[in-house]
Amino acid sequence: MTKIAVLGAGKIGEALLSGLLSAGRSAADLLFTERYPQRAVELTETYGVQAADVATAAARSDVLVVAVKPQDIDPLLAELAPVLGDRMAQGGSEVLVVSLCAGLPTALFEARLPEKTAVVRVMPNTPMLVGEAMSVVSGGRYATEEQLDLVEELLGSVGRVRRAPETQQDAVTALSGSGPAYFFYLVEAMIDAGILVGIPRAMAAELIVQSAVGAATMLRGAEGHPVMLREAVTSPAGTTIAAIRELEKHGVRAALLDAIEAARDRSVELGRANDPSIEGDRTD
Ligand SMILES: NC(=O)C1=CN([C@@H]2O[C@H](COP(=O)(O)OP(=O)(O)OC[C@H]3O[C@@H](n4cnc5c(N)ncnc54)[C@H](O)[C@@H]3O)[C@@H](O)[C@H]2O)C=CC1
Ligand SMILES: O=C(O)[C@@H]1CCC=N1
Repeated sequence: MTKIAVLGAGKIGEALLSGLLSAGRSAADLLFTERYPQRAVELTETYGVQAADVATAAARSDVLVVAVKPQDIDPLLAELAPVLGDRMAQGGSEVLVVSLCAGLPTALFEARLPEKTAVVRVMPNTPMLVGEAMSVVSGGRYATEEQLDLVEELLGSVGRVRRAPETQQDAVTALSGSGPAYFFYLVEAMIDAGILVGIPRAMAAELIVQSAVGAATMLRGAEGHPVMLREAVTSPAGTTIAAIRELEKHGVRAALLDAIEAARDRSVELGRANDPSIEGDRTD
């Protein structure tokens, strides 16, 4: 079985570990590194996966999944590069580096790690925790077809996967990487609206969450026809159109367009901030 180490077990790192375990992978085939010892103890207690240092993780794993914040990438790569160099010098098998980091191009990893290190960039999302991730995969310069297949297989066990050119990854990050947050935000606001119109919070939450689950299930079946589904809810002179008029008046559609464009731009900026060839543009 492929041995996988997650470097940086925060929210998305934990979601990946949890998702892979739920999908039937053995804890013995997984490792993680974590900067905060207390966090490492909690994760081992919860999942039975062992924590390791970077050197051990790199020596024992076939796939290294980088899941630190883009702002924390420098020290991690500085630690990883010599370890991978030693592994290569000792004739060890090739390691595959999979980055989940928003904005960071595969070229950044290739420049900082030993020559010809295979790198795959992935943008997943947190529904990985429940086996419903949307992940988009792009190969770096040295990633082979077999390595891309392997990454697709790993992520396919925790949700859906698509392949895309790396040039689309900043847009993908804005759409599906951050996407769950937009839905959570909407649900939060709709529950508040329930309070406003006199429904107790717990009941408002139940009504809205079940409506979200039902709507998502219908959307999946409709394969990209949200307009038809919305029209079916919108009766002439009814309640829904009264609400839609307010949404349009308040520019919700335009706000979403701007929001997703801003997220795309921020992803580009995170990549630039970590590009050593660009001076004076660090954005932390
Ligand atoms: N949270 C999300 O929904 C998504 C996050 N991502 C990407 O995943 C990456 C991680 O994001 P989160 O999990 O949200 O952040 P986080 O802050 O929850 O997790 C990062 C973890 O890495 C650890 N860490 C930092 N430097 C380390 C080092 N040198 N060695 C070992 N551990 C180290 C931190 O202690 C922390 O637990 C980011 O690059 C983000 O862009 C991608 C898709 C979705
Ligand atoms: O907010 C972020 O930067 C990360 C990347 C995609 C989702 N969360």
